[in-house]
Amino acid sequence: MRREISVLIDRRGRVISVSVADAKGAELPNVRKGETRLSGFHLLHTHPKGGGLSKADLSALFLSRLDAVAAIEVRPDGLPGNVHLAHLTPPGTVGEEEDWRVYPPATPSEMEQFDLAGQVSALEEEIARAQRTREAKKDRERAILVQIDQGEVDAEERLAELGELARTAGAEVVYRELIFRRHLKPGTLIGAGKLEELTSRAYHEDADLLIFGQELGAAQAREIEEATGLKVLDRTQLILDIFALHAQGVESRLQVELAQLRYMKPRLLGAGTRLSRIGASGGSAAGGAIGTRGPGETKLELDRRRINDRLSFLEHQLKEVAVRREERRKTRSRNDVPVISIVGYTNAGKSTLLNAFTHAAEEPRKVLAENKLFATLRPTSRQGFLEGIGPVVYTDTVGFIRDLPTDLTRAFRATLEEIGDADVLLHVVDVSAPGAEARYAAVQRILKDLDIGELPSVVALNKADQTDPEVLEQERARLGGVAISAHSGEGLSQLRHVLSQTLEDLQVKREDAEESARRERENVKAALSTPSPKPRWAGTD
Ligand SMILES: Nc1nc2c(ncn2[C@@H]2O[C@H](COP(=O)(O)OP(=O)(O)OP(=O)(O)O)[C@@H](O)[C@H]2O)c(=O)[nH]1
Ligand SMILES: [Mg+2]
Repeated sequence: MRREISVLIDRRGRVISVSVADAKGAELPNVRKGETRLSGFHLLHTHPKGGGLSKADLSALFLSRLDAVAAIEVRPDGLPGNVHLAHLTPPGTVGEEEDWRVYPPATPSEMEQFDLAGQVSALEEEIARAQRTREAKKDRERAILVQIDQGEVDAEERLAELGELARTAGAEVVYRELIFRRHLKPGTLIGAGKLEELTSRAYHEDADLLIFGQELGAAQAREIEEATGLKVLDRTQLILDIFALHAQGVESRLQVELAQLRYMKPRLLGAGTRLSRIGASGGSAAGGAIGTRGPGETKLELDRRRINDRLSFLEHQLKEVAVRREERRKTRSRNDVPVISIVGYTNAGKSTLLNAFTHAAEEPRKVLAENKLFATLRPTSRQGFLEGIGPVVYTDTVGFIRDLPTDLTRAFRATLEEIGDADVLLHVVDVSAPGAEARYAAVQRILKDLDIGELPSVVALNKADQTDPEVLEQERARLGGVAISAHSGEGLSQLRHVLSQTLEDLQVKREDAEESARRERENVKAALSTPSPKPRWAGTD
């Protein structure tokens, strides 16, 4: 026929399928990709034009986890010529560049001497052993990070931030890549070739999680998952997952679950069996696999039928909480103690600063500050004292992040809006990490979205202790504010001074406003009480 013929045979030599096609077009077993066991099938096909195994042959071998792939050259007289054979190499093979081992061409009779079955079972044995030792060692999900660079200036930073998010979620990052793509491919964003590369990477690094820095549509996530066999998450899911891990208290739990369900809903519809697989790939991190954790004890409810019920239940509950909160808010009278809200990007050091300001180092009053993103989810208030002002209240708030998922902003809106009750915002910026200005701008944008961008604010350039003095000077010139270290206490007294000053100015302004309002009222009163000539139409008697 002078066409390529492919035959798929199982380990007992039975023919499973025959196709007139090359390895790429051949009917291949429907294996669960990403699985480390071999599929148990051997693909044998002809190369009528001669020549060794092609790239397509080898990627079929790899992606379908075939026992082996072989190409038989066809001589002009129609008899079999040289046979080219390859099988996979064990994962994590040191020093081996390729995912496969290609044997030198052999004649059919030499081939008969070759113990392929023995080779394959030895290979499988090795794969299983490597798997067992790794499983024993592995206590965190191993992840590969991908950030697509479309020419943004902060692509590197975004990748670094994605790494921090992944770490906070409990993943171990084994590989990260910034992939430049001016134009995104509609289905898989980065294209099939790149995905194949990443699949190979995952095989060798024993990674089971692929995390994208971009938001993925439901169909995209599914397509990438199908192509790689890996569990695929995007940045938003990662953030939601962290929120779920850290949520404490009734309101934050409701908020997080609501945000998760809203985001997951389109992803659950039509996902079919994929989800049972994700749910089942039990991660060992606390509370289940990354991407499936729910707030507190509850696991994210994956039953599609119940999502809508649950959504309306949560919305209702949250509304009730909001009403109660609003009542509390009204009863709190305005000219009580001045309130200073500490805002800023996540991990900037807000909680640490609150602790430093309120001498709350004593355990019971200390708020949680740690090197994790979104350590604080619930606003916390502590009383402090400012020279010249007297007692003040400091409020620690949820950290912000650029491109905050909209479902989260919506769910947390009530909590975030409470920041607006403050008299002064204290914006904490971590100047020790690159991209301080981008983070500062992201926070400003969110404040503006919340309609509280106009509140008087003071900037604190934190972590000055681990910042290059030159960089610190630059940032001070650009952002203004006071350089501090919440850790060492450096600059804190100056910051207090600036805060007092701002509050005093505010008081003066308020008094002025009150004074002029009072005068206005008096003018009106005076105008009303001035005896005016009797109107002519008044009674005549
Ligand atoms: N070197 C140094 N580290 C600091 C300083 N302030 C805070 N940190 C560290 O930064 C990390 C984050 O601090 P947190 O106070 O939890 O930050 P946060 O802004 O409350 O973060 P979230 O609540 O997660 O948004 C912790 O590991 C702190 O120890 C500082 O002045 N210098
Ligand atoms: Mg905090």
